[in-house]
Amino acid sequence: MGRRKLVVGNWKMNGLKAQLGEVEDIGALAARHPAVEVGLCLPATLIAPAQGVKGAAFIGAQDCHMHGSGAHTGCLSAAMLAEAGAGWTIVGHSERRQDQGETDADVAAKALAAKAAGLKVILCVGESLDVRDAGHAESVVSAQLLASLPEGAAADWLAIAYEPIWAIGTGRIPTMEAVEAMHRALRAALATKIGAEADGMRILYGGSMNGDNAAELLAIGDVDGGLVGGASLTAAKFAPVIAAAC
Ligand SMILES: O=C[C@H](O)COP(=O)(O)O
Repeated sequence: MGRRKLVVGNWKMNGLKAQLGEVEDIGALAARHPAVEVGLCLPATLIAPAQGVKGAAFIGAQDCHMHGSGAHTGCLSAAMLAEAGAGWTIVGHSERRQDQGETDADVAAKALAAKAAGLKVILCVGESLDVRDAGHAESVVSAQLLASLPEGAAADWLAIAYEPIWAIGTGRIPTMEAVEAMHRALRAALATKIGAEADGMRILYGGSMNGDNAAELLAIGDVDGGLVGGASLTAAKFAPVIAAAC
């Protein structure tokens, strides 16, 4: 076991250079909590400017293209993001699966492209409210994870984020029992494909995690960190989430 907690802010389409002070303050928070690996997945435009202020936090991207170069107007390759200073990238966030129609195969290809460029990867999965209400969440999300999992998945470059779609930005979260059951199911699903490597792979929870609920969520055995949206946009809001991971 011995999985180091990983707490990552996803700023989504938020943040201008005026917010670099928050990045600096979060970098300083990361330095004060060395037991936790702290990062910020910023808009691509802030990745390079953040390098001078990131402190002990890593800077990541929110997506990358599955190809290394070519005629893909408006897209960014993993190598471009790495050159700008990203050390990680998210792939397969539900907002991209929905808004850009990304498939499980696309997500797996993006993860491999990121790895080839030297990026570590957070691969997101999660169920809709309909699936949750129908009682199929664990089987559906486990299947989504296995279909999105890249070849050679290993704990030293890949983490999973379980994000129930209905919990993102809504202030609603599953019961602690439901989170525990899902994370246990996902680790078991991973083990069917990567064997003992699954024990070391970090599985984050995401969806309305904040300073009020982080301690309880992060105390669950198979919850190895958080992928945090709204509560990562300022150091003041993010600080209690990071502290809860210690
Ligand atoms: O990637 C982060 C998640 O989508 C969670 O967002 P949220 O914390 O604003 O609910």
